[in-house]
Amino acid sequence: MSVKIATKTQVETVLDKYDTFLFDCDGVLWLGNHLLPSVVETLTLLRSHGKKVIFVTNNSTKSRADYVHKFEKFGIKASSDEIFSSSYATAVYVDSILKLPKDKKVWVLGGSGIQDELKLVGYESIGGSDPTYNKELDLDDPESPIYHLDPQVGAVVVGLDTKINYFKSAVTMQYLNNPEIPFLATNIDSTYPHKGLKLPGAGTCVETIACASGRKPLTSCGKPNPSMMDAIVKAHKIDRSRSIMVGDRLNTDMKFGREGGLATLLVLTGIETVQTLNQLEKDVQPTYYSEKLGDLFELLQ
Ligand SMILES: O=C(O)[C@H](O)[C@H](O)COP(=O)(O)O
Ligand SMILES: [Mg+2]
Repeated sequence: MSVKIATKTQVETVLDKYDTFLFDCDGVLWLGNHLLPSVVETLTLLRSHGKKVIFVTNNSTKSRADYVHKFEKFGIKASSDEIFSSSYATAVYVDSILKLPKDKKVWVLGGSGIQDELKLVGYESIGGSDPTYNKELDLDDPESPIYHLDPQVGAVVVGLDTKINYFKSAVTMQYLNNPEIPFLATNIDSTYPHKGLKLPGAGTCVETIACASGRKPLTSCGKPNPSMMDAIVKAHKIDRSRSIMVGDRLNTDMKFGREGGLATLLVLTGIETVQTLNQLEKDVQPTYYSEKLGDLFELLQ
């Protein structure tokens, strides 16, 4: 049974037991441009207790550098090496696991974050945030990119694209008609939390393409992929038994933490509710839950 963090003593126990705190972002720290209550205070408190804080987000629309700016705007100090985004995880996968030759390009259905991270590891990408594709597919135009696929494309990456349309989906599908071209997903979240709303997540873009192409992604690079956890553990030399993953989603954040050997804390400011928590089998329940992350700070006062 998950323990609800509702007292000062429970917060003190959490502070005693864990040295490293991994934070999901959407639905834990913020909802879009709205910072959640007492988040800055909680992060400051953890840092003042000498805790290591790491941010792990499946939102691929931004690069790590974009996230540093977003944190800054909220008055939170975070460095690039403390941030692990699915955009970064995907670029690392293309480079280190897929070992795509550097003269190959990547077709992206997703945001500029993926393209920026790919560029940092040496890949040119096309599609993505290119405004050429923000219009209807014109099959009567012989110059349409749908008739002029780039022969240098060697991989397709699909992530959250808030400007997804038929044109981009159709071009993505043409590349995937070639079985030699690997299909990667940044992440598979079905929904995205935003101030009282649940919106379609990256998984819906991935499923659109999977349905049309009849192919499944080779892998999804973000949470709960254990490679992302291995990369974090290696980069920060963390002790899994003294680390805790804080998130708002069961099938990404909580699974990622639990299967990675970390304790888990579910917050109810994003996707999940007490009802979804109560439906869980005992062995997959988070270690703790709380109404919001900021309770860690507020309960200590
Ligand atoms: O659809 C997506 O990409 C996700 O819902 C979303 O952005 C997840 O971000 P996280 O909660 O991991 O910060
Ligand atoms: Mg989240």
